[in-house]
Amino acid sequence: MSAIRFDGVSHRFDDGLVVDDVTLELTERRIGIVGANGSGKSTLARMVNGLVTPTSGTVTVDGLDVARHGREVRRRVGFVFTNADTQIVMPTVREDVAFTLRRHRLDAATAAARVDAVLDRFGLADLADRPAHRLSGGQKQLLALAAVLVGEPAIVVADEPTTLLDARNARRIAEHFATLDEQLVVVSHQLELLESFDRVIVMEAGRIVADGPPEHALDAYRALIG
Ligand SMILES: Nc1ncnc2c1ncn2[C@@H]1O[C@H](COP(=O)(O)OP(=O)(O)OP(=O)(O)O)[C@@H](O)[C@H]1O
Repeated sequence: MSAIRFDGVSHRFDDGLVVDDVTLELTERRIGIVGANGSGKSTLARMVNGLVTPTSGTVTVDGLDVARHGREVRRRVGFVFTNADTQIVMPTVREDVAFTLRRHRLDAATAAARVDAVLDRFGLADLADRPAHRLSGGQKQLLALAAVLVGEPAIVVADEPTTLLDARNARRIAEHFATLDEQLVVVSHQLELLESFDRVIVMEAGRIVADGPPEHALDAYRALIG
């Protein structure tokens, strides 16, 4: 597994400190982040691939400082957004997945084979030539995950990937998560998604207030939110 390190990391937006002096080393395979609205989870998750840079402190992925080696880090860290629409950039499903590989210097046949394999794996092969924006919400989230995984990242960070999905599609995403070889960091309010994870981090007002196996950390969170 990769090592994600936060060293004395804070982040301040105009209206205040949202991540407050966090030091963490994440080496587990599946890591969940929970916390009340506004506790700083998304900001923390976004720092793993440089979408947000710390106001102070450093974030490293396998020793690479995210603030200084953004491009290299983004090759290793794929990011799945809550709303897949914000992530779909190309007209068709196949083109959207292929777009991830545009800078991978692969020959056309290798790239096409990788795209086909990932479409197959996510049950999207029959939809490959459909307009991506006309997929259902669940299919779009699968497409977003496929478009990230085709780049073969070592780490996938997903920010509330099931929030906009119905229960069936949320379960499908959870099932796909269970089969991933990649290291996974998931921000979620759906606690059952994190019950089988290796480690859960609980945030409150920008700080880590509980951290450990899900059976302990999720209980601590439930107690915190009453
Ligand atoms: N780009 C921004 N500019 C200013 N303030 C921001 C920005 N992004 C987030 N914030 C503020 O930072 C705080 C933490 O936001 P963040 O999205 O990290 O919380 P969160 O725990 O993920 O919340 P939620 O569960 O609601 O998604 C919030 O008060 C939010 O309003």
